[in-house]
Amino acid sequence: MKIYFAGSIRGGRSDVDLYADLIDLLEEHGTVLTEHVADEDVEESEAEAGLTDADIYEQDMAWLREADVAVAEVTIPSLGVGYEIGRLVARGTPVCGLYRPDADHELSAMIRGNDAVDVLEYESLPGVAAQLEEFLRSHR
Ligand SMILES: O=c1[nH]c(=O)n([C@H]2C[C@H](O)[C@@H](COP(=O)(O)O)O2)cc1CO
Repeated sequence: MKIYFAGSIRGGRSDVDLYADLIDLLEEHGTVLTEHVADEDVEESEAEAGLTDADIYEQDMAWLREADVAVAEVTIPSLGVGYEIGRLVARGTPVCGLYRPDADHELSAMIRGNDAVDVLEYESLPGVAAQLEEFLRSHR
């Protein structure tokens, strides 16, 4: 199973360690196409590789088309993550959105109000792991 993981980059990086833990868990169930989202130096790495914003967009859209399923950590509001979710939903790709309710920002109605996004509210990764794994199993 190919998994698209989405998480904030330019929206803010304070959850980057959580993204790494989530990707480790997801890797037990399939191939994560977007491991770079958990790279602490993602933007520096992309710049060193000579990637323009257009290159990043094209590469991510190619991975998005390849994905069987998607998991998005939506606690930090991110334009890119919201855009990716919209494109995934339009393609009919199952999307799970992970949101921590104690966050500074209320989750957008465009995500929580969307039946096509399976929103899981949680406090810590161990507490949501079983539900996340059930989401993955149900779309295998
Ligand atoms: O450098 C990048 N590389 C990249 O893959 N993305 C994609 C993957 C993330 O799920 C999402 C983050 O969007 P944003 O940067 O607007 O928070 O966009 C976004 C950026 C920067 O916008």
